[in-house]
Amino acid sequence: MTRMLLSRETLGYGATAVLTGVSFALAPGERVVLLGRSGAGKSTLLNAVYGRLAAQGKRVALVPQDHALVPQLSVLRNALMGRLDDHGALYNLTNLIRPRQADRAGVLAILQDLGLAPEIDRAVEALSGGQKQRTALARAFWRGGEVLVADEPVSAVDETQGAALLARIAARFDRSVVALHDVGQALGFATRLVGLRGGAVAFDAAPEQVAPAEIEALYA
Ligand SMILES: Nc1ncnc2c1ncn2[C@@H]1O[C@H](COP(=O)(O)OP(=O)(O)OP(=O)(O)O)[C@@H](O)[C@H]1O
Repeated sequence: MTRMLLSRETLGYGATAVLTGVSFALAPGERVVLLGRSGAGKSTLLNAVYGRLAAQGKRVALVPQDHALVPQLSVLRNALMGRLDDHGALYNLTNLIRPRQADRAGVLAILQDLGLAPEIDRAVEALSGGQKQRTALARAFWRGGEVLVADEPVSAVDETQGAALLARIAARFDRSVVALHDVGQALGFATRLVGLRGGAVAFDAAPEQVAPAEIEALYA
């Protein structure tokens, strides 16, 4: 049985509730897309789901909305940070100073998959927005695990590239929970859509069970 991650909970900040009555579970093979206008609570729900999965001991890869990259460091070194908690401090320190060949080769294969291989040794601060976003995805892919939690992970790339990246996500992670603002991309990727509106979950169902009008109402 799939364990509930959230059960009729209120999520928010301090005394301010953002979402109330939220229940959420994540079954094997599910790709959940969160939809809703800006400020609806997508990041809030993602953060709560991430926290609960981690508390259950699941290996979760995270792509935060602001990417949380170290600008002065190279794409390679930022990607390597996806596995910092697999190793001790000495390994991490020496690997950041002089990355081990096997780790470099592993990251390079991921960067090739993401069309970012030529940038491997460039500092992140010198990259375009889309390249930075793909670096954050590379760090998540290098981390790997059962679940990806990602906040607008393809917002800075064009539609075609975004669809290709979402296909890579689907291939690499058994389960994912992703906030997207492009409804077309969401429909192409999701096995389940969660719509947020008015401080609550407006729908949580397979895409074919959600009427276009219900999706439009999220943004009205
Ligand atoms: N750290 C925080 N402290 C207090 N309030 C916050 C914090 N983060 C978000 N909020 C508030 O919570 C509400 C939901 O924000 P959230 O970031 O979850 O929305 P979102 O749907 O992800 O929006 P966007 O699409 O713009 O990223 C907003 O009103 C926001 O101002």
